[in-house]
Amino acid sequence: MSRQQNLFEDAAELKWQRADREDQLFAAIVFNRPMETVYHYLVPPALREMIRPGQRVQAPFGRGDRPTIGFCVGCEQGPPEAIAKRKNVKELISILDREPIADAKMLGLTKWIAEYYLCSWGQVLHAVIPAAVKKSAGTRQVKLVEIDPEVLPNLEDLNLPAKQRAVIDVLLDAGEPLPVGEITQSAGCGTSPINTLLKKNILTAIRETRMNYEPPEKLVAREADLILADQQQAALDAITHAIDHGKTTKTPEIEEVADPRKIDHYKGDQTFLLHGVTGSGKTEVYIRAIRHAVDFGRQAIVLVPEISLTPQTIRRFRRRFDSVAVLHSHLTDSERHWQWQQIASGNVQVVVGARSAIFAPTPRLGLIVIDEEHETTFKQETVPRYHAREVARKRAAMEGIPLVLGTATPMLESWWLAKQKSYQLISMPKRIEELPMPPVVTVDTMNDPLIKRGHNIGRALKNAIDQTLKNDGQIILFFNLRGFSPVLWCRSCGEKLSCPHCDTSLTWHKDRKLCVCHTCDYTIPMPGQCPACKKQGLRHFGAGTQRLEEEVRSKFPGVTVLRMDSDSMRKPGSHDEALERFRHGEVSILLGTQMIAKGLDFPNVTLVGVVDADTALHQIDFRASERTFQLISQVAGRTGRSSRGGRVLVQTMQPDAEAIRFAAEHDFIGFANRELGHRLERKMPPQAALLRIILRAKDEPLLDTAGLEMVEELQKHAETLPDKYRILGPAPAPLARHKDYYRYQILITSTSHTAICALIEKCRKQFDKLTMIEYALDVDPLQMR
Ligand SMILES: Nc1ncnc2c1ncn2[C@@H]1O[C@H](COP(=O)(O)OP(=O)(O)OP(=O)(O)O)[C@@H](O)[C@H]1O
Ligand SMILES: [Zn+2]
Repeated sequence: MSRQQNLFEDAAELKWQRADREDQLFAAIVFNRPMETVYHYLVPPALREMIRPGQRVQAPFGRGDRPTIGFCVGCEQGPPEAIAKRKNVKELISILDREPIADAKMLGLTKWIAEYYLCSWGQVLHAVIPAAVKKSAGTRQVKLVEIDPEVLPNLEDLNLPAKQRAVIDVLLDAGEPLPVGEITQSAGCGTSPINTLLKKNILTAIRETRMNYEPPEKLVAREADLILADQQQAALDAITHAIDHGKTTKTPEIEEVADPRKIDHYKGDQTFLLHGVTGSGKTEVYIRAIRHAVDFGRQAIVLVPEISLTPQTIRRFRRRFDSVAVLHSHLTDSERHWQWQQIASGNVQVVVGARSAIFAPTPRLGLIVIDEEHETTFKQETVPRYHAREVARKRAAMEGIPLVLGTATPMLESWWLAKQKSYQLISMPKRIEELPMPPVVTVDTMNDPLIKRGHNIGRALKNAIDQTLKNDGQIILFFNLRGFSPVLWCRSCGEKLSCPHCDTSLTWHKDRKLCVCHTCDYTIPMPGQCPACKKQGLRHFGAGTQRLEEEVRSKFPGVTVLRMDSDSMRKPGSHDEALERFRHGEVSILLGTQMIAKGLDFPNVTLVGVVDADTALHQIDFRASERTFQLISQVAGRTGRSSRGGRVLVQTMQPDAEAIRFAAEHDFIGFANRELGHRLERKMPPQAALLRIILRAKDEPLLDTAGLEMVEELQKHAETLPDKYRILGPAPAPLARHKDYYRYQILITSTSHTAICALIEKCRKQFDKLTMIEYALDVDPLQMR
């Protein structure tokens, strides 16, 4: 063969192949791997009619082309750009879901999350669709039999034996396909007549997926609407106006969300910041706004910080709506799958859940509410590290619906956006029935004789408790440290007992007789001798809730005390039970961690004691002051909620700290203005965008080198970009060692999220070459440890 002829033949074949490929179907697939790439596969003819975006598929992937599960995110006729030149395109192996488990909206939303939070689309999809849904938990395949529709008109012409005739009659009576077992029972026969009819093609068999789970019937006493106070009515009017406005404008098509930077252009005119003081009646506003949306045949999602801590709120929703789905962490797989299906089919009016409920597959969403929007639990601390509020903003914008963020202590991020008019601010400055805010007194513990002697309850607080008990009032004592004492040390050598895997000291848990690491849960019994010098006599130092409980019991003998922290509330339902006992007055003193600071609404609580306001202040975190302000304001808000009144005592060594001073005055705006000033000075959020890179490795020198390389790379590219950047680190993270890994951090601030993305895009390839270490990108980080 001459060379020329050879060339000619190649060209001809290529042309012919190309024409063929124009007809072929290609699927875009993303995998649960930390890679941004979307891969394209050829859809074999057998799967052509079945494949749809949102289904999971199996495709050859990675070394050795191992069958790997991925999500189909799109289908295209003819080869897509990315692979147009490639000769051999791999084929899909199989499709795993009959129906898509992510709809177009979910695909759009997850794509946006991947882009905004700098992670992979495949990872996001994998994370946000519950495992119970992926494995169709609680379903079974049933075989049903029906009369072949073609035979139906000629049934009378068939001369069938009696048993077969009986089978036909049963099916005719039912008028719908039936399971074999049901037919044999009704017709009083065995399976053989059915099999014969199937063979004769008079009957046909079909398969159907059925749910095993049947929810127990729950009867809930209904409750009438309250008459709204003026400020509640005004808040409601603002929100319903937005809903009505959204109703007339067509729900927008799910736009391409290719550009995550769109977040910077949010009009935000439909995001409301409902700033209402504690006890101002925010929940009633949510309920009435949701009712408005439900009346238009729409659904609502309500996010709460932690489901187990909000039994009161959930009950209120259940009493006011026909169908409320509560998504909590104790659902079995079957229940979760059932709930998901119910929500997807539009049978649920209100979905209440923690952060992941923002992904509930409501078909016609009308409103999203986030209660206590300042809470840190709305941020996920593993990949994808999303904040439910940002996802809610995006979802609300995509669906053209309002978002309501409610709190007494807005996060500065939200307050800033309200000041910028990106959010519409609604204020409810008064408590229900114009009840006054409780007076807050700060007690300087430096001068307290009891505290000096090692007590946790100082003289003023003790007197206040005595008096409250005398008046039959109830008391909440807030102390944000669990365990008996946070430090164990050796009297002889002064060494502290530390976790061998982390950079933390072990906390003594007297109830379980164990020393526990609060970051990795490592536990040991109390050692008989000091591990360092081998002498006897370890001492514990400082106090946690368990020690406080002992002190309260000994100071107030005969008084019922209840401790609420994550140790005493392990069992599902124990919060609810504890709070009910408190509500019914069986308990006089409720003490605990931040668990008791949220949302509780008990009219008889006339004293709140903050045992140590300083614990949160000492965290290495630029939000330490903000957190302290929030905690004190929230816990103070638990009292004075009825005409019985109430007061608050705050024990602190820093009565002049801004967070404490402003919280004592119930002055959020004063605090926010002051704190915004500090943030501006320090070029920290909310006026700057922040990215935290966390690096970890088991070898510290290696980590140090990798950190320096990363910073060098960042600096090199930062100089070439138009925006200004500040790059801090590498430095050991506040939690410098965790589970045997050393941890370093790099902080990057700039004017916008867009600017930060641009910089990371430039460095990403180089970062990924650092294979000896692991790194994580945390966009808008909340946890700084
Ligand atoms: N219009 C009303 N008339 C009478 N009582 C009301 C009204 N609205 C709310 N309440 C009652 O006032 C109390 C406080 O309301 P709610 O718990 O909604 O306050 P909140 O603003 O969410 O407070 P917090 O931020 O402290 O959780 C509840 O007992 C509620 O039933
Ligand atoms: Zn540990």
